[in-house]
Amino acid sequence: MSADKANRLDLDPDYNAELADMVAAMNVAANRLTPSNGYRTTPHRLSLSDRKLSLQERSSYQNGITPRIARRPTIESKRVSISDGDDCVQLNQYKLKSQIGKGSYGVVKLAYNEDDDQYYAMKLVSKKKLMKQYGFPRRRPSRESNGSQENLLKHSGLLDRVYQEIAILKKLDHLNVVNLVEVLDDPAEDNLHMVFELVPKGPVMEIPTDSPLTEEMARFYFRDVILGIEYLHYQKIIHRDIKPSNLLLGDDGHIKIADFGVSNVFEGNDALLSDSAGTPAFMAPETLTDQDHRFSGKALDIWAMGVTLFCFIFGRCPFHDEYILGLHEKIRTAPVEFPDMPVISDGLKDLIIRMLDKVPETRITLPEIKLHPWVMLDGTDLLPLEEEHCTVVEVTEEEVQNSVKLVPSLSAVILVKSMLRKRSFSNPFEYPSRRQGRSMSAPGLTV
Ligand SMILES: Nc1ncnc2c1ncn2[C@@H]1O[C@H](COP(=O)(O)OP(=O)(O)OP(=O)(O)O)[C@@H](O)[C@H]1O
Repeated sequence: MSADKANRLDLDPDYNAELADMVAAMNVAANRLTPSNGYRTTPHRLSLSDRKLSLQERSSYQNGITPRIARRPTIESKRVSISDGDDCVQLNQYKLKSQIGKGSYGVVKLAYNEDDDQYYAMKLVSKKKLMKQYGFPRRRPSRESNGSQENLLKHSGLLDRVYQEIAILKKLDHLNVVNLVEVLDDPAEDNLHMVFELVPKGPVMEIPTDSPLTEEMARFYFRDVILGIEYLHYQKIIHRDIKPSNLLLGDDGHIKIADFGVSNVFEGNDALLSDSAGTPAFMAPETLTDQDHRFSGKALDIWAMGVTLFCFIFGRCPFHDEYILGLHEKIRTAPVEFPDMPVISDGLKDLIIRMLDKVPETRITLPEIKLHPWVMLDGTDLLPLEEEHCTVVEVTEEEVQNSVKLVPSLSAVILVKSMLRKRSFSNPFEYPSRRQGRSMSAPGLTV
């Protein structure tokens, strides 16, 4: 600490007040880092009106997204003990209850975990059944393409698809993406069990429906989808099956993206794909041509988000036809037509049209969507920056506690504040060269 700063601390009441504010702000930040429910704070959208917030703080608070500690890794259990109880089947610590959903791979059941007294959603998949279905994929088969993960998956069976889905889910950790808690996969058993956090309200909407969402609700949910997809793209994953039935609604009123059964993992800035996958009415036009060409993966998710937003508002898809070839033709060539009712704002129309741009190169991008006036309510309701919600703080509880104990001295205040800003609990004033094992005479140290 410089002598100048030390003198100001003793003599200047304004500076002391500023310091008190800093410590208070640090305590707020430290509390946010301390997990209340394991690893994340409860989302809330109420504004913190009592003090002025910076733009970034405000956007983070309003979306309930704060620096958070990484979630517990997915548990993998290779031994499964199955017993028949009085009223239900028990798998290890889980008591299986009623069926809550059905997908094309298997059923989803409510499961009570005796260890932590919580309910989960358990997906049961028959490995034998999936292996038998090899060659008869549930979704459209891929067209020829060169090597890579895309090609590998194309030639693998449905069971490999499930293992790929598990591999993807294991690395995901975001408020708007469903969380895979445990995988029970005993080689001696036919069933593979995927235990998810329970997203109690199920799909955000069924389509078609005569009671779609209001524009306000659609915006609220769509903003969650934006953040979820931004996170997936940041993690180099193209979802490829965004649609209302894969958007589950939590008790907190927020959307969680589910179903990674046809997702692609990519390297670099974007996936270059050539196959068609997903749900026909949500497929982008560039995937439906006979020409052998490659297209951007991110732009496919944007198209599907556009179809989804249309569904939110009108309760049905923008392109529909009795026959699959007719549907493809409409997706490729027909303009988007908005029904007369409900009447929607020009801003929403503009966004849908730009997402459903048939030309992937000119289609609106995710960063542009985040800045669209309809999404951010003409600049009054900003979304958090990518780095604000896509990264997690990899620290232990002990490190958090220790950092808070450092508060009393001004140098510690500056130190911890800097740590919180950098979301790192290593000493930011330590010579970078020391950590890297190089010379101590690195330039640029200013404290
Ligand atoms: N974590 C969860 N919490 C609550 N319900 C869930 C959860 N996961 C799935 N479900 C319910 O189970 C249904 C089937 O989910 P699942 O992921 O097995 O199917 P799917 O793969 O999306 O189906 P499809 O293959 O037909 O698209 C969902 O539509 C939902 O209603």
